[in-house]
Amino acid sequence: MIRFEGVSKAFGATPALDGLDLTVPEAAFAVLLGGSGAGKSTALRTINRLVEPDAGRVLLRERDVASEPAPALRRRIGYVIQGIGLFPHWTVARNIGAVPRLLGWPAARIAARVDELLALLRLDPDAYRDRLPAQLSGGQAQRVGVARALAADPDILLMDEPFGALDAVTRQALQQEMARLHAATGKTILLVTHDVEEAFALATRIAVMADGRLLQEGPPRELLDAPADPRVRDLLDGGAIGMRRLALSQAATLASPGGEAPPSLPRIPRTATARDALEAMLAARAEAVLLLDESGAPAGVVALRDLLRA
Ligand SMILES: Nc1ncnc2c1ncn2[C@@H]1O[C@H](COP(=O)(O)OP(=O)(O)OP(=O)(O)O)[C@@H](O)[C@H]1O
Repeated sequence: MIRFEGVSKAFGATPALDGLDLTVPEAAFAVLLGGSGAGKSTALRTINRLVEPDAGRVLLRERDVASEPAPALRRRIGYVIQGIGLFPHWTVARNIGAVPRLLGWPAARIAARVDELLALLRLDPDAYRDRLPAQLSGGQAQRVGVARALAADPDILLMDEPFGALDAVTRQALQQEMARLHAATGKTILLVTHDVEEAFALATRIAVMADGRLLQEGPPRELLDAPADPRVRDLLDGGAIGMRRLALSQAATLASPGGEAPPSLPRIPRTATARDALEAMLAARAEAVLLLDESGAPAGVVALRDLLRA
């Protein structure tokens, strides 16, 4: 768990954080969302003490981060930034093994960990461990950055606009990778972005910031249904509240048994979202879709009007 208690920070006359109160629960994939200059990066950096607050405190698992020397603290915290900053003259393996080496792990354990992480990030260890960063695509380099941040099995992972420099397709692939990784590891992740789509694709909880303060925090659906502040509504809307709501709903929760569904209906997996269901209906110009379970057997029908209940 990460807790900000009344954290303030000014750079000269510019207030970046103004009494930030925020709790990030254990194992959450939390997204700090807000416009430029809202204070998101500054908030993130108070956790690993790249920024020291003027007032207030930051607790990591109930312990004040200021009570520990910064280098030791940082070894317990994974940190991924845009452009990652891999050491250019080090191989991928050496980059990933940097923190374990600092911690004095034996070489064999480091080598095994490097291969394990490359495989976790879907990079073939034999093909990639000896490459230099210049021999990687942007997306591959970012995967190596994530692997490096996870190397010493940190308590939490901080990510500051990690996919900002990537093209849309690579960004989406890495977002899916991070969602899978979060589910697989159960790590607490705090990710900063100004991209609302990214926030909704990843977050189990969203914290909306403006002017160095928290406007609202909660599960994505709660923010959509009950925005606590007009600025939250404006930020989340973008003309797409209805579509976002569909994307957060499972099609199966809206289905009826279907009985004798016409064979012409488009078919989608039972695990699809209500947004997927709408997309399938529009693509096929049909007024309903048939859900299929894992074995391909019919598992219910969702009609166009059912989507109004999402
Ligand atoms: N090292 C610094 N020196 C001076 N001013 C800073 C510094 N870091 C941040 N600021 C200022 O603090 C305010 C908050 O910045 P911060 O980077 O935390 O916002 P942000 O929400 O992450 O914005 P962005 O999405 O544009 O990165 C801004 O006005 C910024 O100019």
